[in-house]
Amino acid sequence: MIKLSGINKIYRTDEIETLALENVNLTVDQGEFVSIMGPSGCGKSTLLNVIGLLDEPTSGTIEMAGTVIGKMKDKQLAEFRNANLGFVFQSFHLINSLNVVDNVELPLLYRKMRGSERTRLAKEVLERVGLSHRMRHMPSQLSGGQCQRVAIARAIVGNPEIILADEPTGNLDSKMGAEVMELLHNLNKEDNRTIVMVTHNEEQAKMTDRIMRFFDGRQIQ
Ligand SMILES: Nc1ncnc2c1ncn2[C@@H]1O[C@H](COP(=O)(O)OP(=O)(O)OP(=O)(O)O)[C@@H](O)[C@H]1O
Repeated sequence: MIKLSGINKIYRTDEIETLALENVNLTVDQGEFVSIMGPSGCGKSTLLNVIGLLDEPTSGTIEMAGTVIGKMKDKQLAEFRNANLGFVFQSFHLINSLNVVDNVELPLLYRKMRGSERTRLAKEVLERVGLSHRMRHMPSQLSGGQCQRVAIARAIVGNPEIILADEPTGNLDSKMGAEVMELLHNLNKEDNRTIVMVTHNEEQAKMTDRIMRFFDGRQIQ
């Protein structure tokens, strides 16, 4: 479960203050698949970064996976993220100098796990996303849809309860986008993973359990 209470996020520079999130209160139940929609600049990515503990809110509280996230030190935050959250980004964020299986193993490097066990788990999730035949390929040798499936494999290899996806089909054509959406749906329905997805695509949003709409940093629906 994810629970945000009274979240405000203000970006301050020398000259201006931007209120990117204003009193956001939201709850996402465990196993729910929700989408976040709204016009450019309304705070969607900021919200996902706050939920993903990548960006600290200016005020408000966050509760997630049974833990109230208070003032955690960076190391604790990194450990919490590694154990509970999987990230999928629009532009994949794969490491180009590593092959597919090594990319997928990355989140496990931070855990004390033997190399053979890491590789076994990475192979398992690559099979799950239909890419076990591309394990030794480099990211540059894959299609966009395949890159995103590798990124999803990397997001789930550590078995996180929550997946955060920021426009996961934004760089894909409609066919590849549909494949990625189907994969996310399976991860939600079959594994009961909680998914929060930012999207500009109404059709895809309608396929999720609930749509949250934002405007100017506020939740409007
Ligand atoms: N690091 C930052 N410093 C200052 N202002 C920022 C920063 N990041 C975002 N903002 C501002 O906060 C607001 C929300 O930005 P955010 O990126 O969350 O919007 P978004 O809804 O994800 O937009 P898009 O759909 O275009 O990606 C915008 O007005 C933006 O200019």
